[in-house]
Amino acid sequence: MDSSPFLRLRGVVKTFGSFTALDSIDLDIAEGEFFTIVGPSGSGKSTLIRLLVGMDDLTSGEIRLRDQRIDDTPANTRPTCMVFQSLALFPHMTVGQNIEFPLKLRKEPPDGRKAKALDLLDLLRLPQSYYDKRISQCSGGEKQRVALARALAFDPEILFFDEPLSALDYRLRKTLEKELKDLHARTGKTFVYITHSLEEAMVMSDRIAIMKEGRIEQISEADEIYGAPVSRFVAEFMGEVNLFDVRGASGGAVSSDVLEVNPTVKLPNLKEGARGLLMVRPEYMRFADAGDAFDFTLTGVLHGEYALGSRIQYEIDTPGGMVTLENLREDRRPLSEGQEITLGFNAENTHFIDGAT
Ligand SMILES: Nc1ncnc2c1ncn2[C@@H]1O[C@H](COP(=O)(O)OP(=O)(O)OP(=O)(O)O)[C@@H](O)[C@H]1O
Repeated sequence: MDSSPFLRLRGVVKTFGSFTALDSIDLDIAEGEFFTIVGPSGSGKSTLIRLLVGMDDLTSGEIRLRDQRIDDTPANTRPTCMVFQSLALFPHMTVGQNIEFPLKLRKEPPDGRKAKALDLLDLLRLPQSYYDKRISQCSGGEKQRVALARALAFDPEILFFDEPLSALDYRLRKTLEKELKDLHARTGKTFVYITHSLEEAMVMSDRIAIMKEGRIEQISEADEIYGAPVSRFVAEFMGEVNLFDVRGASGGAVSSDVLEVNPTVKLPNLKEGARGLLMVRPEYMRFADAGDAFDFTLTGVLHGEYALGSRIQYEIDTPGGMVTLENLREDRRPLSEGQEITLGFNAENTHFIDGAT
């Protein structure tokens, strides 16, 4: 991956009347990157994509592609392309005619067009016999693949995706997530993707930006954003999480009103007097049995048990709030609601969020 700035946003602002939908966005996306923007509804994801593809004007700021300003270039001459959530295929045409549409616009000769369309069918792992099939006879997943083939026929510098999988059922979505990641690797194109779904973002992306109220809260690789969120918002957005108020005591020691802390435990980035949240994901929370030694323990009562396919989630009501522990199904325990339970976890599986409350 080339790390020089490929797509660069500086101070991008978008207002609608007195409402600020995007508030001074700075962003660098590298060439060939799979970059995903996640955030709750209304955080500004679609607005940002609309500015990037030229469907809407910036209020202020600039967008550069290979150091050239593109924010005042009309959408149809930007070297980009978008895969719409609603597909926007021509239903009365064949698969081949749909894929060839951009090539026809570019006035490529028919033989060359067909050869390219067949190559794109191969790339998207659709049988070449689909060339003559009508769009209306394709399944939802096949239509998505045709839409992607057509987008690739534009040969864009960047492909933008606005929640392309959100309308599909779970199994198909899971298949297409992997196919998209694979397609990204095979084409080497820059993919900019927006989604509500943390899981989708985690499976596919090189880096993820989390948006909140028109601002970017954190940009990092998926693992880091999951394991080392900068705020309560990011921690909670990136899946189930347990958060405990802690304070820094002398020499990196940890002080807490709700956790029993092994006095020898030190957190390297916890300064004396600092306050914040100690995060531990449910998969690192353990049942503390007699004789077990943990850096942190707390006791509560079992509130509920939930089967999540291959995993089991337990909710335990503790003085520090509801705590979630996740086990593999094979490690399921015979527990009953209301039973007293001691939980434990270790410092190496925690992350301290400085200043967060
Ligand atoms: N044309 C518009 N006029 C006024 N407000 C708008 C307009 N477009 C978007 N907004 C507002 O800007 C904010 C961001 O909207 P946007 O569609 O970018 O959010 P989003 O993160 O994509 O949400 P979702 O996930 O629900 O699609 C919202 O509060 C929305 O109501």
